Amino acid sequence: MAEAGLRLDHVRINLRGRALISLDTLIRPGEVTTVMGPSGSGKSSLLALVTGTLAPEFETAGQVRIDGHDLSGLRPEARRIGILFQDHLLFPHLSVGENLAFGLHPRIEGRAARAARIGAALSEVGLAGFADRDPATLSGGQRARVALMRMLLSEPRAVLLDEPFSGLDAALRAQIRAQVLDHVRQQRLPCLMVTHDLEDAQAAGGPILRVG
Ligand SMILES: Nc1ncnc2c1ncn2[C@@H]1O[C@H](COP(=O)(O)OP(=O)(O)OP(=O)(O)O)[C@@H](O)[C@H]1O
Repeated sequence: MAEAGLRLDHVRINLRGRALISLDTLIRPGEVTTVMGPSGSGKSSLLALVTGTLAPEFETAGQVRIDGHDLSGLRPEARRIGILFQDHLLFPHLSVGENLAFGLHPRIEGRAARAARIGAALSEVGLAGFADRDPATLSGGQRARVALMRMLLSEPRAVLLDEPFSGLDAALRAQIRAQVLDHVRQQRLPCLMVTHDLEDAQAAGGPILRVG
């Protein structure tokens, strides 16, 4: 049977002959592994390797697999990796609902079914009735929740977190972090988180890998 989870199999990333990252690990479904390290140590590059968007000047070795399937031949959009960033990256010219529709898996067909799924996703994070809002009118925490649901609606096979809680104040940070981690665990998604914050790493409850 194929190994379940996100496998970084002897992954190495070098830049112009300089070793950046070297990792060998398995992240099981529902588990969050945290990567910590100084600025410039290659953490974002590691995430880019997983999503298939690493710039060609990086030299890489090893394999990334999800549930036993090697990702190397797949285009970024075919990899089905969900990612959350610090600045949430909602499309500013689209409403909240349209942002969520963008994430929604194409398997869900029909205007009514899609609207219902979006409404349910908003309710799940306490944002019922927000579909027509302009993202610019939301608070940081509300934007983070919309970004979380947009990511989950795409039905990813694995989740990457790139400092997604950094822009939030302490109380909100803990709340959003708990919400994101709960969803990842409930949906049994393997999750790789990059953070500078030890509290994030501890809250994740999984292995902490130090790089750099
Ligand atoms: N597109 C690129 N082309 C060339 N070099 C790059 C590119 N992107 C990043 N780098 C370099 O690669 C190295 C690793 O960068 P990376 O962003 O992965 O580090 P990081 O650990 O995520 O840093 P931070 O914590 O500051 O976000 C740095 O030296 C950076 O300058």
